[in-house]
Amino acid sequence: MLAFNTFKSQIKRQLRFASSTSTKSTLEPARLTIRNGPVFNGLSFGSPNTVSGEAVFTTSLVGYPESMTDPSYRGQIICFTQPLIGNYGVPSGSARDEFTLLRHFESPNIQCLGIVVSDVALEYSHWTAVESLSEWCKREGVAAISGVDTRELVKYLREQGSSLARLSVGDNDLNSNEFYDPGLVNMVAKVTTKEPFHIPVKNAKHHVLVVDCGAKENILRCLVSRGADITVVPFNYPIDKVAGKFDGIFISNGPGDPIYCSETVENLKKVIKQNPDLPIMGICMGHQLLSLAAGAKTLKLKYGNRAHNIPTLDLTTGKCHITSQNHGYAVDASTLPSDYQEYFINLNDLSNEGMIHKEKPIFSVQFHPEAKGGPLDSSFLFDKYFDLLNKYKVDGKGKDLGELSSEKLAGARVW
Ligand SMILES: NC(=O)CC[C@H](N)C(=O)O
Repeated sequence: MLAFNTFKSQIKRQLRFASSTSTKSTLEPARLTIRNGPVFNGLSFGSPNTVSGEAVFTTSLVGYPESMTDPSYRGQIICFTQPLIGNYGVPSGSARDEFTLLRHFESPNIQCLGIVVSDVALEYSHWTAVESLSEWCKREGVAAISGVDTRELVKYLREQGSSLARLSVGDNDLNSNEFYDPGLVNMVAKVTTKEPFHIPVKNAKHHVLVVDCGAKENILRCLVSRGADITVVPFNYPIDKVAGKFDGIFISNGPGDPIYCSETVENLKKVIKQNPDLPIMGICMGHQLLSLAAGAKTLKLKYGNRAHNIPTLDLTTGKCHITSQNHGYAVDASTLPSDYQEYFINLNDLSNEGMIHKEKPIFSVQFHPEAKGGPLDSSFLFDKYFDLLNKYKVDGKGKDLGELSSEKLAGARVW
C-alpha cells in the first residue's frame, strides 16, 4: 500500500511538473528571423525587445546560467538543443565566495542577446534557485523565445554556418531587414575590465598578471584557489612594461573575432621577447591571441564548437579528454611557427585545440579547463601552469609595481 501511494504521488508530481513546463498560451507571439533564411515562430518568455546578433547553438545539457553570463557569448543569440530549459531556475547573481568572486555566475549579468529554446520551464525547482529563467530574462532585458523546433534550426545552422538573426516579439519588427554582426566590431572592448584590480590571497606563493578579454569568474577562481594573487588588467594594458615583475601571465577567454585585439597581440610579442622564461597560459580567446602573437593565423569555423562534451586528444600523451567549449574562431594549426607544436586536437572536427612552445613555458588551449559548466577532466592544465610558476625565478619580484601596486587598486572587479 505504501509503495502504491508513493507511486501515485510520484505520478501526480510528474503530471504537475509536465503541465507547468509546457509553454503557457498567455505568452506573446515571438519570431526568430534568420538572415536570408527561415523564420521560426514561437512564444516570448523574456523581455519584449527586438535583438539582433549571431545565432549559435550549444548542445550542453545543463549550465544555462553559466553560459548566459559568460562574456564570450556577448553579441550572440544562443539556441539550446537540450529540449527543456529553465527547470532548475536561476541562482543568486550577487552571492560571492571567499575570494569575492561571483559564486554562481560567470559575470553579474546576462551577456548573450537572447535565447532560443524548444520548451521553457516556467516553474522551477532547485535549492540554489531564486527566480525563474523567464523572470531573469525579463529583468535583464533579454529576449527569449520558446516553442521553436530547435532541431530544424540547428540543422540549418550546421548546413549554412552560423548566421545573423533577429529575435522579435509581437509584430513591431515585421519589415526590418537590419541585422547586427558582432563579427565586425571589437567585442572584447565591451566586456574587459575598465580598471585594473587585484584579488589578494592569504599566503600567496605567486602573483599572476591576468589580461582580461572578458574573463569568466571561474577562470579567476581557478588561479586564486591554487594560491596565486592576481592583478587583472584591461585587454590593451601595456603588459610589456610590467611583465617582468610578475610570476606569470594569463590571457583569458573573450567574445568576438581575435583580430580586433591587435594591441594585446603586439604587447604579447614584446613580453615573450623580453621575458623568455616567463610562464604564460591562455584559454580560448587567450589561446587565439597567443597564437597570433606567435605568428599563426586564426579562422572562423563554419558553426563553432559549443558543448560540454567535446573530445580532445592530447598529442603529447595520446590521452583523450572530454572538454567544455564555446568558440566560433580557431587557430589554423598549419600556420603555427616551428618553435611551437600543436598540443591538442578536436576529435570531432580535427580543429586545433591548443599549442605549446617547444622550449619556453608557454601553452594555451582552445577549450575551457575551468569548465563552468562542464567536466573537470582538463583542470590539470591549471596545475601544469602552477608547476611552471613554481620553477620560474622572477628577478623583479618585490619591485615597485607602480600604478599596479595592490594598495592603489580595487580589491575586486567593479562591473
Ligand atoms: N570563449 C572564448 O574565449 C571564445 C573566443 C572567441 N570569441 C571565439 O568565438 O572563438
